[in-house]
Amino acid sequence: MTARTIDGKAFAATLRARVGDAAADFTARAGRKPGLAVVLVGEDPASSVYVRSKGKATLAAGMESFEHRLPADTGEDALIALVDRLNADDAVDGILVQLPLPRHIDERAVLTRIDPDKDVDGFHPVNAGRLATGIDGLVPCTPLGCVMLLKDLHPDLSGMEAVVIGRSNIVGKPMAALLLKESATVTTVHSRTRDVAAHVRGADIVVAAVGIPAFVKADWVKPGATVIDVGINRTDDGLVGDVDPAVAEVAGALTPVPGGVGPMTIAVLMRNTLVAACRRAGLPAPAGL
Ligand SMILES: NC(=O)C1=CN([C@@H]2O[C@H](COP(=O)(O)OP(=O)(O)OC[C@H]3O[C@@H](n4cnc5c(N)ncnc54)[C@H](OP(=O)(O)O)[C@@H]3O)[C@@H](O)[C@H]2O)C=CC1
Ligand SMILES: Nc1nc(=O)c2c([nH]1)NC[C@@H]1CN(c3ccc(C(=O)N[C@@H](CCC(=O)O)C(=O)O)cc3)C=[N+]21
Ligand SMILES: [Mg+2]
Repeated sequence: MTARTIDGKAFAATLRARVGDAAADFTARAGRKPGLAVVLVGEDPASSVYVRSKGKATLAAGMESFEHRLPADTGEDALIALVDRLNADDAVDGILVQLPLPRHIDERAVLTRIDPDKDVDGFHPVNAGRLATGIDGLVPCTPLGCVMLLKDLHPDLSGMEAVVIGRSNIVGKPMAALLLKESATVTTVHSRTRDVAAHVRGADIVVAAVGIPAFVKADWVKPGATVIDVGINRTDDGLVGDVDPAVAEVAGALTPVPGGVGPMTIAVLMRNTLVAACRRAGLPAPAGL
């Protein structure tokens, strides 16, 4: 069997177009465009590329883009002062501080300073708490994008066995919370798990967010399972995911890298910005986003 390829790039394009329509609507009602501020500290080449593509997607969706590029030696105080200004700026609906930050800056101090209602990354502990307890908030882009792809294929995830590999605050944990909200039976495995393969073998849905090329092996995967590859690993062979290419011979459906989860992350960022703008302006959240 050869797995169906889940076309994240095409799904993301459709989502971005819907966000664009809703953004035009917002602009007509609110008398201003939704605005996203992206902050980059330093010149990491990969981060620079992401920030540029976020800016392009923001403009293409008919939203205002505010880019702040700060030198690598920017102090934590100066970065926090910028976050405070963006929190107070009514033209800014969403704030994203690109990670990783330089080592001399405490990431937690910066992320917890962002107004939770402008936290379009969904990384603030208030938003993590809302997600964990079932209160509407802003949800991390990558896991939300994964759930959108999964629900497109399996409209009802309830009762499905899902295994999430990885427990980071930005991918693994919110991913597990979202799958639980969809009533899947969720197992999270990590570096201290005794037998990762044994857990994966029982899964109808596998989400790999590990950061190790070809980590998930074909003989771990239940025939016909749906596999979501979140990994973004730059190797001598180019950009690869966390899933061994041989998994395509066993799985029922698989996201490619590139062209799978990555484009969804950016499209959901646009969606979150629009949702934040509507909530801040007291407008109803557009249906179907
Ligand atoms: N496509 C996209 O839009 C995005 C992609 N990514 C990519 O997703 C991947 C994961 O990112 P992120 O969550 O930030 O990474 P982290 O490094 O923060 O987390 C990796 C997780 O994998 C676990 N892990 C590491 N080694 C093993 C092992 N041998 N067996 C089982 N579990 C293991 C770790 O366990 P432990 O906690 O015990 O250390 C940890 O929970 C990366 O490749 C990253 O580049 C990330 C964000 C967005
Ligand atoms: N505050 C913050 N929020 C983030 O959401 C965030 C971050 N920091 N730091 C870095 C990670 C990583 N990330 C990706 C976004 C898009 C692609 C993406 O579009 N990938 C393309 C390929 C791009 C390429 O070729 O390099 C794809 O998979 O097809 C990948 C990874 C967001 N992150
Ligand atoms: Mg740091």
